[in-house]
Amino acid sequence: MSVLKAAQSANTAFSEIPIIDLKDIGDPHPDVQLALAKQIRDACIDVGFFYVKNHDISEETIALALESMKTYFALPLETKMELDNSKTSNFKGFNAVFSSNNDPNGAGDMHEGFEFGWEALNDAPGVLDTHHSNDGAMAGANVWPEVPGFRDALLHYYHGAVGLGKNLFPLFARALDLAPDFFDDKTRNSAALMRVLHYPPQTGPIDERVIGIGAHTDFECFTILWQQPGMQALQVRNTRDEWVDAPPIPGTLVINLGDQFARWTNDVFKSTVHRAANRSGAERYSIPLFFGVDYDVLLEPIASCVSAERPPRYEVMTAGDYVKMRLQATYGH
Ligand SMILES: O=C(O)CCC(=O)C(=O)O
Ligand SMILES: [Fe+2]
Repeated sequence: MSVLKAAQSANTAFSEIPIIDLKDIGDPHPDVQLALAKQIRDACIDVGFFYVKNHDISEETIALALESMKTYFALPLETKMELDNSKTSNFKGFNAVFSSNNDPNGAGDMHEGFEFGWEALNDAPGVLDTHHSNDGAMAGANVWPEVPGFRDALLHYYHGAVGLGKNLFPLFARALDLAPDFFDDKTRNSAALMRVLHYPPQTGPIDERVIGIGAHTDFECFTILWQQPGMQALQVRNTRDEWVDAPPIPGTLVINLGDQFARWTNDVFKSTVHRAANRSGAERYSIPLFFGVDYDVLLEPIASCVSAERPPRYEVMTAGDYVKMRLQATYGH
């Protein structure tokens, strides 16, 4: 069945989020790859969210990143504010609680975060290498706090997640009836932004407009999300406007599609609205990595997703201009 035909019979009133096992992702047999791509296609057309297991990022890498982010967020606010993202190019660095607002109807996001982009582990901190030569509107180096081991632990996780993302792109391509290498020349420079997030517990009367992260869609092709085990916070909205819980499942990561993929696929792939609220009574941490195409690449609709009945829905622009525009709207500067 063509991808457009499959999209016509989409079941977007989902009540649960599928789990996809990646254990055979390295098996080159076409039947194996097609079976995986079929699961991905269904998840992308119906839900826009899925879990992956056997994702190959080690528990140790995750534990080290978590330990480092806990140390970092425990620093005094004024120390963290030295690297406030309004002082850095392109929103790198720290954002304080309530400094972002993901939901235009909300009153601010009740989380603090730290953001950075591609950097080789062996380079000196904050060095821009050839990966960044075409970053255009998104050009700018990372900044790092003086927390021993922080950069190393986070970059280790970053490179693990980028490796996973690179392995997923061929499956997304197959799911769209494209050659598996379709995204290769569009993802050479790993335009992936990673954030570490800390959600203080919410106490007192509940105001729906003030939650951990307000209802939003992500900006890039897809997000790879690690969430703190044992704490329900993330929710995903289906087309019946029901919030479906996306609890952490041990040994898995969440993959959710973002608006770059909605643009590439003319909305065949769903960039699904989601939010998170920490009502657990304890601190919550999460790590999203937003994987987009290179910043100089034009977000043009893929031919298999356009027809006379489904003309292109979005204005074409570069990935860099698009991400920058969305970041400016989120942070208001
Ligand atoms: O913390 C979470 O579970 C979700 C984070 C998120 O949606 C985001 O950062 O875009
Ligand atoms: Fe998100």
